[in-house]
Amino acid sequence: MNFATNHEGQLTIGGIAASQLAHTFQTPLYVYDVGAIRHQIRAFKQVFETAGVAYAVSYASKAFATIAMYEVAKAEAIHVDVVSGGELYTAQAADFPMEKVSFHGNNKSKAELEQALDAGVGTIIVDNFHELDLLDELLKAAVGKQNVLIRVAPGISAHTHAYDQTGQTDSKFGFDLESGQADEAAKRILADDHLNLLGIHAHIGSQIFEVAGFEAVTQKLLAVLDHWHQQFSFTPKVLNVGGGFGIAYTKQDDPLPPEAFVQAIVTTLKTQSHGFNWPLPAVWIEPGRSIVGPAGYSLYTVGSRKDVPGLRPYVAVDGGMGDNIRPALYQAQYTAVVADHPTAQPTEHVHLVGKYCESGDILIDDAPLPATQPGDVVAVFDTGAYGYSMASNYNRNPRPAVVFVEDGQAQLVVTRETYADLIQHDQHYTAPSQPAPTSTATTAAKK
Ligand SMILES: Cc1ncc(COP(=O)(O)O)c(C=O)c1O
Ligand SMILES: N[C@@H](CCCC[NH3+])C(=O)O
Repeated sequence: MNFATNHEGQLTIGGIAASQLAHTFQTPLYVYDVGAIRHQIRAFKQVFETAGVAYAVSYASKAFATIAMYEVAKAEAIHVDVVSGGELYTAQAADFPMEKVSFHGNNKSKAELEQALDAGVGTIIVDNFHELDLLDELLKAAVGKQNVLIRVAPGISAHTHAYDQTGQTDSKFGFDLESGQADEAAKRILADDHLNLLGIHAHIGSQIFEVAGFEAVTQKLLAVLDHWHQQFSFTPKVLNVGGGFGIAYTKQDDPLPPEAFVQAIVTTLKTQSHGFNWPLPAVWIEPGRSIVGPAGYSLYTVGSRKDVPGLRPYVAVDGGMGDNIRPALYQAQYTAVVADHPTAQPTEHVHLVGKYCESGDILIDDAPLPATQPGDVVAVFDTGAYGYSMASNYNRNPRPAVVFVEDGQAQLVVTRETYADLIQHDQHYTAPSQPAPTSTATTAAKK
């Protein structure tokens, strides 16, 4: 794995020793190298700019949605997509420009759509007919038109974990293409006085390593847009191919650089649009993991150890499935080092486990590590996407703090939850003053 060290050989993040960050902010801790986030965003932009293709890089904020992250996205002048009223609320709190927000979701509630319309989000990515009914109702009295994209299930499934596949026909997301539902949606939107159809959207899945799926989806969506052009005299403005570009979590993973996926999409756009008598649409991409994943580190402190003769030892840290559910949920693999000796030769293979009351609370099932002592800081790499954003309070453990580091400066951007936070929504229970009927009385009454 690529990582930076200082002259003492310690792991550094954004110019600061990881163990120093752990000491200052305590563990478990999420740390982001903000320079790495900016670098990836700019690399995506560069591909489009070099190719001369109009574009939007729309950060899929479900990967990591905090006020500070929306502020970085704002400073980098990109778009974001949100999938809930809560993500939208966070973007609003960050004063993110609403015209650059796309609102996703397969079951947006009326209240969420109302919130999106009131906020003035740039684009609603319409997923189904129920949502169109809700929009009709909410926009009845509106002046002006709401921009929308139609999300389709393109019938292309990516080679990735089953839970990370979204583009296949048998999916809860988007209008079905083959049965004509997507055409029906286009017709309905084009006839609607309150909706302005910009184009089409599809997302084929997440943690994808091959460009073939993106080439296929680009080609397919272009064909659908051309069909809509012929059929409905519609001039498409936007072709949104979603996100899903894979990253390396272990030495065994060998993904292409994320920009290579964009290059393949742009090349397909150029080669497959010959003969269209409508101008090239802007290409929108929605990367989440590839922007924040490699920029994020989880820092833990080693505690107990269990040695069983003949078996792999268990080394426990002070976090686990509450701050990173991905190993338990997807059998996701990660790589860890001891923060002060990241290049030390491993001397043993251990189960790196958490502190949660579950046998499945395993962060890394087979972690090659040098000998560790209680108090050592362990860093797990590439945890920036779907780690903090999927964190829970299981076992009533407070969620970790999040620190942003850039140019040698560290800033706390999410404070660590306290025990008081954990009970803030709890209410005391007062039993009703009338005693409940006894079970014998209930049985008798039924007879
Ligand atoms: C519609 C949509 N766009 C973008 C993404 C981001 O995917 P990733 O984080 O893999 O880039 C997702 C998540 O898979 C998604 O569902
Ligand atoms: N949460 C998933 C990715 C799902 C993306 C949502 N469409 C992960 O951690 O890999």
